[in-house]
Amino acid sequence: MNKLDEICATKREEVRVRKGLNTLSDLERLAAQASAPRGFRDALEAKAADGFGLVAEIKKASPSKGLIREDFRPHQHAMDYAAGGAACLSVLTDAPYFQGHEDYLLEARASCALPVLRKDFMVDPWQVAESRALGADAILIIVAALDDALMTEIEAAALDHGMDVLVEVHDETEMERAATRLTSRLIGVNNRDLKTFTTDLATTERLAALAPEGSLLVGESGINTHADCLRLEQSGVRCFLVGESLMRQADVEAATRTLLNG
Ligand SMILES: O=C(O)c1ccccc1NCC(=O)[C@H](O)[C@H](O)COP(=O)(O)O
Repeated sequence: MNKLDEICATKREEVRVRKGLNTLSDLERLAAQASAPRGFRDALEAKAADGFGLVAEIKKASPSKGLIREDFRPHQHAMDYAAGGAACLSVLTDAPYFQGHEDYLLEARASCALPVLRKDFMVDPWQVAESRALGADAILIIVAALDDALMTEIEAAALDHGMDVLVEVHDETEMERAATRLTSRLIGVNNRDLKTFTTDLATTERLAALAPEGSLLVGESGINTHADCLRLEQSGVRCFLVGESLMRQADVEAATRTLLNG
């Protein structure tokens, strides 16, 4: 079993238990009371029109690297990312593999005006209502993790809630499935191979040209420097999702500014 399959199997079990604690109708009621979604795609597009659009990730740990940041403070990181010029935030909420938590999303979103992606492994439409109830403005669909029917259902639930969907692909087949089965045109190309954990920016370079018409592309993972952003810009990619390289810096605000502006 590869790591993604393992994470998704764990997530399905977690969701089964959580569903017993919160019914869909409870969550729908909370989602209806949540503050209106902040436009995630719009915010990225606006920044990318005049520079680079950054989705800055609040990431404590990962399966590939273990603990990334000891003094983990979502409230402070959110403010630093916003002050440094990020367009949006991504907050990992998965606990078993990323040491994430739903509270980190609540904390980060309350600390700034940026739209927030709930970065988790969506395996059930129930999680979409849960995400909106938490205040998330966007969710992630990992094409490799879902069959066509389920990813379509999860996308429809997110769109019904007024949320944006970041559709993540890693190869040509997944790009084709995203183009033909989904309507969201916010496409993230993950440079990380989830079987080996190696990252290669050439993945974004290779797949960028295959994105469906009207897509806003986001290069994800393994982006460390302004030079990396300039490299991907050559392939028409002006938006980036960056976690580890920013989270490892003492001065997150300055590092964000340097990543974006050189
Ligand atoms: O980060 C990992 O090790 C990882 C392992 C297995 C599945 C997903 C994983 N990461 C999720 C992400 O998408 C990244 O956190 C995100 O793209 C940022 O990547 P990076 O800038 O390299 O931290």
